[in-house]
Amino acid sequence: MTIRFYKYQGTGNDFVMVDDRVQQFDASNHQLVRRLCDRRLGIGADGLILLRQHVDFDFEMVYFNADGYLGSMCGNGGRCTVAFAHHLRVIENETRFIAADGAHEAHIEADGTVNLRMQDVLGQQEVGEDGVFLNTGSPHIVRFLDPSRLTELNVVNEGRAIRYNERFRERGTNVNFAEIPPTPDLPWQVRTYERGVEDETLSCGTGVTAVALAASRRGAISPVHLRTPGGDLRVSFEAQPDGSFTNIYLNGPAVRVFEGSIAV
Ligand SMILES: N[C@@H](CCC[C@H](N)C(=O)O)C(=O)O
Repeated sequence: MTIRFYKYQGTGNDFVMVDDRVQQFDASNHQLVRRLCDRRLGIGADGLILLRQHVDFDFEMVYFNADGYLGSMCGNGGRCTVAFAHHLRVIENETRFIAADGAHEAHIEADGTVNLRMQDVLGQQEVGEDGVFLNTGSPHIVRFLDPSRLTELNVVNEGRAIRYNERFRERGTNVNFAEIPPTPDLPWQVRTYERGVEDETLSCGTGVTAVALAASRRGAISPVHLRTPGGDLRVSFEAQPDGSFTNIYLNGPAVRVFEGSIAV
């Protein structure tokens, strides 16, 4: 049997995309997903996404991490799925779709970037010894670093230590390290250790969203410009007096890289 796939990337966070409108892909086959995401034995990606039909929405996005298991929301993956849906002519430039954390709206801009509305983040942010913890569709720790500390940081070791500590061992968390810009006109630099990939990725959409919201408590003004090793993203939001954030949008590129078939 062969599987037809498309490969997409959003600021270097890369995904195998499968048009599964006919719902033939066995989502319980973790080994298959893991193999397709394997960079030596398969196609290679940080995650795999099925685009499925849904009665109430334009489509459903079903997201798996590279470990083969269903993940929570993926911001870069969401933007790439919107671009994929457009390529398949499932949508035009506006859409409403459903993902693991609920309904999302998105718009494809004239320059091809995808502006994706994220779920509101309600309540106060939790500040603890690991950093700031918040859920932007996926769980994230945000740890702020002083200028010039990020490049030399061993993100895999430091991120893994938090992801597998007593608090997070069972359910896991993604871990973001963010460098405070020396002047407000410069971007916030971010590097992320991703749960489910269990490695540093080039970018994480729910991660930069978490950084932007946590940074607003340190004076960052919407829209926040963030720079990941894979490219630049923008996050806009409205901060509410009770500590919640509403009207959150993640904006950035979503690029089709190649397509093909793989024997499985
Ligand atoms: N790369 C993603 C984040 C995906 C979620 C994550 N790995 C998890 O399940 O915890 C993004 O762009 O948001």
